[in-house]
Formats: sequence, C-alpha cells, structure tokens
Amino acid sequence: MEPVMEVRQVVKRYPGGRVIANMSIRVGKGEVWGLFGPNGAGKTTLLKILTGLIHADSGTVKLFGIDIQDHYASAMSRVSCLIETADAYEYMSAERNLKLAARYYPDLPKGRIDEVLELVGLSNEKRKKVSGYSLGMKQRLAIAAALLARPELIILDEPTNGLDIDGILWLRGLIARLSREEGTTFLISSHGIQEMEQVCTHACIIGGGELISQGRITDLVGGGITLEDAYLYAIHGQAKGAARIHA
Ligand SMILES: Nc1ncnc2c1ncn2[C@@H]1O[C@H](COP(=O)(O)OP(=O)(O)OP(=O)(O)O)[C@@H](O)[C@H]1O
Repeated sequence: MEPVMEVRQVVKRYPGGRVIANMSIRVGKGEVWGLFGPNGAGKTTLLKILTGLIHADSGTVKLFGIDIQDHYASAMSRVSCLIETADAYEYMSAERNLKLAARYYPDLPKGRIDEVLELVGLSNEKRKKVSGYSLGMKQRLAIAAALLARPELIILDEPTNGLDIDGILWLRGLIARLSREEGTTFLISSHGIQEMEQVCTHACIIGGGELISQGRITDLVGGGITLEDAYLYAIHGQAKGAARIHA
C-alpha cells in the first residue's frame, strides 16, 4: 500500500550548523507516530519541512505519493497540522473562529462545526469569546480546527501543551479512536513520552538532528523496557535505572 508519508534523505542546515541530517521515515495509513527528542533535537524543524513551511536543502517528502515540492496544494489537501502556536481570534467565539476556518473548505458538511466542538468538549463554551478561555481550552479549539476537514494525516507539535490530566486522557482517546475507526494517521511531536506511549503505534527518536531509532513500539519496548528507557538508551546510552545507579 502507498505510504501516507515518505521522507527520503532529508537534510536541512540552518546558518551556523547542520540541524537535520539525512532523515528517512515511512508512515503507513492509520499509524500513530510519536516523534521524541530533547530540546533542540530538530523535531519542529522536521515537522515544518514535512508540511512545506520550510524547505529542505535536499531530499524528498511525499504525502500520499505526491511530492510536496512539485504539487504542494494537492499533497497538503488531505493533511492538517498544528505546529507551534495556532492563534485563534481572541475577540471571537470558538464557533465564530471555526466558521471562519470553514471558509477554506467549501464542501464541509453542515453540522461539522458542531460535531468538532462536541469532539473537543467545547460545545457548552462555543459562544464565549476565546479571550476568556484557559490555555487548555485554546488548545482544544486549535485541535478542533485541525479536525474540521476530516484530514487523513494530522501532524501535531506538542499537542498536550496546556492540557490537564483529563485533557491528555481525552486527547489520547480521540487519537486512538480516529486512527482505529477512521484510519486517520498521526505524527505527533511530544516531550511527554510516557503520556504518548500508550497511544503511539510507532516511535521515532531524534537527537542532535539525527534519527537515532525508529520503529514499531512493540519492537522498541518489552521485557521490562519502557519507551522512556528506549529513549534514554537512544539519547544517552543508558536507561533511567542505570542513570540512577550512577548518579
Ligand atoms: N530559524 C532558525 N534559524 C536558525 N536556527 C534555528 C531556526 N529554527 C531552529 N533553529 C535551531 O535548530 C535546532 C532545532 O530546533 P527545533 O526547534 O527543530 O528543535 P525541537 O526539537 O523542536 O526543540 P524543542 O523541543 O525545544 O521545541 C535548534 O538548535 C534551534 O536553535
């Protein structure tokens, strides 16, 4: 089957040094990929390259078999992304913000806005101005906007930012349900490796701009090794227990 996303030998250098070194990733339909790495590892840079927000110096990115350099609009038409801040208009309500976003999707079925407001748990607050929202509510609204057009691939950069424990559980449930029931594919950058382990089917660990480890979660963990242990081994060459012993 055609991969949803195929990244081949992507390289990106910012002035002052190499940031992304020769990364290749293949993501299949309905998979939930967690992208993990320390601050400055290059996660956001990679997500920006994958969504065409910045250009790679070399390498290719194909979404649904379409090269984003050749046919950007067509490649991105089935993709939704939430990278860094997704600012809503503060002086408008959530409903009004989503109506504005809906203008980009002329074929959106009637009732879809109410449907996504329900999905993110903002139905009761939909007429309140966003300026009165908590950080978590703003994050829910951003996720609602990302879901609006039923994208087949959703790319989320730190989606649990601002969410409380209930919010994180809710988001995990939503991701699991959409991937299972609608075959939605996710690529999620997160520092919350323990939060995301349960919902991810695959993980990609990057450090210093290099892809250190990637694969199915079931291949990376097991036998008492958690994803956090696998991450610590990948990044530091030792697991948490070992770090404690040597501390
Ligand atoms: N526009 C830019 N110009 C120059 N360097 C940049 C630019 N954007 C990011 N960098 C550098 O590239 C490296 C990777 O940054 P990036 O934001 O991709 O990391 P990250 O893994 O998302 O980090 P974090 O977890 O802190 O968000 C960092 O060293 C950063 O300083």
